Amino acid sequence: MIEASDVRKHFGEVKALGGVSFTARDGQITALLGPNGAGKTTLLRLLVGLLARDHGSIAIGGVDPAVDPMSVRRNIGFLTDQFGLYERLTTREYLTYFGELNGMGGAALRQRIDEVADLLSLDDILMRHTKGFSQGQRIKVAMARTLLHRPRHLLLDEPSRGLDVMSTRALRHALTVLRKEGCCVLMATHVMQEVTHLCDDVIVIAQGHTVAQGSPEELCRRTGIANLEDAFVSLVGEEGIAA
Ligand SMILES: Nc1ncnc2c1ncn2[C@@H]1O[C@H](COP(=O)(O)OP(=O)(O)OP(=O)(O)O)[C@@H](O)[C@H]1O
Repeated sequence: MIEASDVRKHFGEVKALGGVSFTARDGQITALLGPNGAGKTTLLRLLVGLLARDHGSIAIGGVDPAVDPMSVRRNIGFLTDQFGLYERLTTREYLTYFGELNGMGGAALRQRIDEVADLLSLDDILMRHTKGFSQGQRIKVAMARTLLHRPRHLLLDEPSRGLDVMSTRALRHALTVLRKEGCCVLMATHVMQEVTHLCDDVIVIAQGHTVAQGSPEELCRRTGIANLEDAFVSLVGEEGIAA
């Protein structure tokens, strides 16, 4: 479970987060929805302990990343917009390297690489050097690295950007498998179709504040609007007026 309460963060004069609170549950895919600049990436970076918060509390599986960052890192997979591929390595070599960094090795690691390659349809790029990979290929390799050590918590920053239809389906299938295994998935996205079809719960943030949390159906009911995209615009608009 991922819990945040009144989390705030400033960058100098810029208020990136002014008070974000939510709970993302195990065995659920939770969407983090918000306009550009709402604070989604900042929130994810605070949750994984890459940034220090100014105020509030955070617990990842009950552990505060500011208190025990190593324990939190062992239990999370974080997909950022910085893929950090090593171009001289093949995909398999790259995944082997990261698996070994996570204490994996031998036949178990080889088997796990085969599993994630299968889950994300990586077979055609597994033996290729990552140099020159397309955006979609790069994100799939980064996603494989994120899943390799079977993290209990997955934090994904726009995981489907740049993916073609088949790769998007492979990613969605992978996420539903992880949900079934009890993983807690928190995913920043702008793709409403993805939220409607995949996500159990939605956190809406605008201007650094939590505006609403609920299932896609609940958000539609609450706003009296049948379509999630229009409900989202209505919720974000209300915050804009309130701010
Ligand atoms: N290192 C930084 N220094 C200064 N301002 C920052 C920094 N990082 C983020 N911000 C600001 O904090 C606010 C939130 O940014 P953030 O990247 O978290 O938004 P986002 O919701 O992820 O946006 P997008 O949907 O465009 O990716 C923005 O106003 C951004 O300019």
